[in-house]
Amino acid sequence: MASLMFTDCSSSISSRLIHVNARSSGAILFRQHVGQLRLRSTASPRGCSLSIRCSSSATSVDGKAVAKTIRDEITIDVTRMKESIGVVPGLAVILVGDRKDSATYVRNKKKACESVGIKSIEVRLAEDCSEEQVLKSISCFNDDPSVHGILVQLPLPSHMDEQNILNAVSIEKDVDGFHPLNIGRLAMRGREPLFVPCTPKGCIELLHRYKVEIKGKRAVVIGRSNIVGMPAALLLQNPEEITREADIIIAAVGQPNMVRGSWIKPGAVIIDVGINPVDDPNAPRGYRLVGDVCYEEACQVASAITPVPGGVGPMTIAMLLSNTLISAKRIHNFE
Ligand SMILES: NC(=O)C1=CN([C@@H]2O[C@H](COP(=O)(O)OP(=O)(O)OC[C@H]3O[C@@H](n4cnc5c(N)ncnc54)[C@H](OP(=O)(O)O)[C@@H]3O)[C@@H](O)[C@H]2O)C=CC1
Ligand SMILES: Nc1nc(=O)c2c([nH]1)NC[C@@H]1CN(c3ccc(C(=O)N[C@@H](CCC(=O)O)C(=O)O)cc3)C=[N+]21
Repeated sequence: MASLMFTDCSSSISSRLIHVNARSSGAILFRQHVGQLRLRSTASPRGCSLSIRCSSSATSVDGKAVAKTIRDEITIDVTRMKESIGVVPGLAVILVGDRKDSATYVRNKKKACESVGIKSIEVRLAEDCSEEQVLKSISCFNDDPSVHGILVQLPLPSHMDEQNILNAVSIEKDVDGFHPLNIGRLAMRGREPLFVPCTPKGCIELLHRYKVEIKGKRAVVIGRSNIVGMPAALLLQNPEEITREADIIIAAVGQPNMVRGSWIKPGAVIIDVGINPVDDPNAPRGYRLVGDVCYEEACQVASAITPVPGGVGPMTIAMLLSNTLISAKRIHNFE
């Protein structure tokens, strides 16, 4: 799984950048929280710890701790729902092939479901199975009333049409928020998606819980994938310069340590989505995970930063649980 990449911040990558403008889906995600946020970039929620990996001023944003708080909140609701209407939220996960990283993610999602009382169902299909088989599983889960959320683990084997498969998931059960109708609604003003994709939702939730004001701030999203990046974002030429103007930076490029300390405006808040394995013979697994942002440099300049691991990753899973609960509540008309 590990790729040979730089293990420190010394390699620079010439790059392109996506700027969040007022019409991007990033801005629309932000819109949902505008008004609830207060400007206090140094504030941190209960239970937040300062990172011992970082001897400077930036608050280390503890995604692991916030995710735990959210799981506790979800557990209460799941229990209440079961006791009052006898419904247990259910999540179905479809895993195609045997990529080790995907298997690990799926296992973690399953464990997270168990920890909050959500029922999880897993379907494993062979790498060389047909697209029809995947579509058949999806269709079964679409019709199964005990399933409120359906997740097809990505990436899919290359012989499959990802769009075709994501289109097949019922939008009411699309807890990943990857169905084109849900993404389309997210990108449009005045239309609410049924689900917001878990990773961006987790990023915004972190800003929210750490009381970082979004309104009136300049934000930059680096990366433009369907999953994390911005459908309406603009491709720009000079990432360093624009990043330097940002008060909030969301990095989702999948390039280890690409964002250097010199790119960051003093006091900026950084959400690092990147999960990049780098070879490390001293690590138990032979590799370790680093983010897209050079953490050691960034924490000298930023006011708050999410570490990798322990930042956005646990939040993505917590948001998946949250979306599954939302789905069960919506389907059963439970407040
Ligand atoms: N923490 C979490 O919960 C999650 C973490 N991740 C991690 O986040 C990272 C991004 O994931 P994902 O969006 O799925 O990845 P993709 O590879 O699908 O997208 C990466 C995006 O970054 C752009 N990009 C790549 N290199 C550069 C560069 N040098 N300069 C500017 N833009 C660049 C690509 O541009 P182009 O469109 O031109 O190719 C693309 O839009 C990965 O490390 C992944 O492992 C992903 C999901 C969840
Ligand atoms: N349909 C689909 N939905 C996804 O949401 C989806 C996907 N496919 N494919 C892959 C990406 C990646 N992703 C992560 C989730 C959690 C962590 C996570 O919890 N990371 C831990 C570290 C884990 C470790 O140590 O290996 C952390 O950052 O602390 C990471 C990455 C979800 N994805």
